[in-house]
Amino acid sequence: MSTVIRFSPDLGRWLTHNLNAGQAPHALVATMLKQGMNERAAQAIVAAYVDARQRGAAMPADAIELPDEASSRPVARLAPGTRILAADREIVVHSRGEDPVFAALGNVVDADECKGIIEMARPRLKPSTLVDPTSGRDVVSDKRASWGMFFRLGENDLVARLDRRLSALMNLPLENGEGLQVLYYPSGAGSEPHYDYLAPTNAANRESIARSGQRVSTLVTYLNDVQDGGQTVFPQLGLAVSPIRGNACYFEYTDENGRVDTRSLHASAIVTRGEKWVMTKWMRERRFVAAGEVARPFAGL
Ligand SMILES: O=C(O)CCC(=O)C(=O)O
Ligand SMILES: [Fe+2]
Repeated sequence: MSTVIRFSPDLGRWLTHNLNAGQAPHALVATMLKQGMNERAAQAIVAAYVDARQRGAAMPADAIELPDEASSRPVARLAPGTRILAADREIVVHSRGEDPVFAALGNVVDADECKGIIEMARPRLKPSTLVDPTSGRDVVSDKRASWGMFFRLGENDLVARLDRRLSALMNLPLENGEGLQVLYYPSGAGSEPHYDYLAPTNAANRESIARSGQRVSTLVTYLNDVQDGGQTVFPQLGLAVSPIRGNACYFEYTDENGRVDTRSLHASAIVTRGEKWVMTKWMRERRFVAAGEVARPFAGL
C-alpha cells in the first residue's frame, strides 16, 4: 500500500537548485517544515530528489509515491540477538535501531588486535583526502585533518582474521568488503558530516558503483579510548557514539533496490583530549573490485 504525495513544480525546482548548490538535505527538510509541510512528506520528497540525483535518474516533477510505513521498514542484515557469533568472536549488541538499521556493539576486537593494527598502520598514514564531488579527484581536506591508510583485503594474518570476522558480523561475503581503512585523529581533529555511500556525481564514483555496486553498510571500530570528544555523531538521528576501545558502531544505508538513506549522515566530533584511532569496514552490494583491478570476466575458468 502506498500514498501519492503531490507538490508544486516550483518546490521541485527549488530542491534541484539547492541540492545542486550543495545544500544539505536535512536543511532543506527543515525549511519545508517551517513552511508548514508535514514531516514525513517533506522527508520523502527530499529523499526522492537526493535519490534521483544520486542515481542520475530524472527528478520527480510534481508527485512521489510514499510506501505505507509498515511496508517500508528495512530488514536488517545484522543478525538478531543480544550476542552475535561472528566467525571467531562473540560480539555484544549494546543497543539497536531498526529504521534506519543501527547498532552499538562491544567486544568486536581485543586490546592486542587494536595495538597490532595501530602499529602496522602508523608508518603508512597519509593526510586524509576527500573526493571532490565534481572532478572526482582526491583533495587533501583542510578541515578533516585526520590521517588515513588502507590495508589490502587479507594482506596479513591479523588483517585476514579481522576481515573474516567483520564480514561474518556484517553478514555479507568476505569479497564484498573493501580493504580495512584506519584513521588517526590527533587532538583537535574531526571530520565533516558525510555519507559513506558513493554519489554518482563524478566518473570515478560511477565506475566504482558499476564495478562493485553501492556501499551498503559501515562498521567503525574504535581502536583506543578517547579521553574526551571524538564521538561518531549522526546529526539526523540525534546520536553520538563514544569512542571506546573494542567497541564499534554499525549502520546500513542502501536497500535491495540500491536506494540510499540520507539519515546515515555522520561525522567525527573533534577530539578535544587525547587522540583517536578507528578502523572502518565498508561493504558493497557485490564483490569489491578496486580501480585498476581487472574484474573476473572468466571467473572459474
Ligand atoms: O571516525 C569516525 O568516528 C567515523 C569514521 C567515518 O566516518 C568513516 O570512516 O567513514
Ligand atoms: Fe563515514
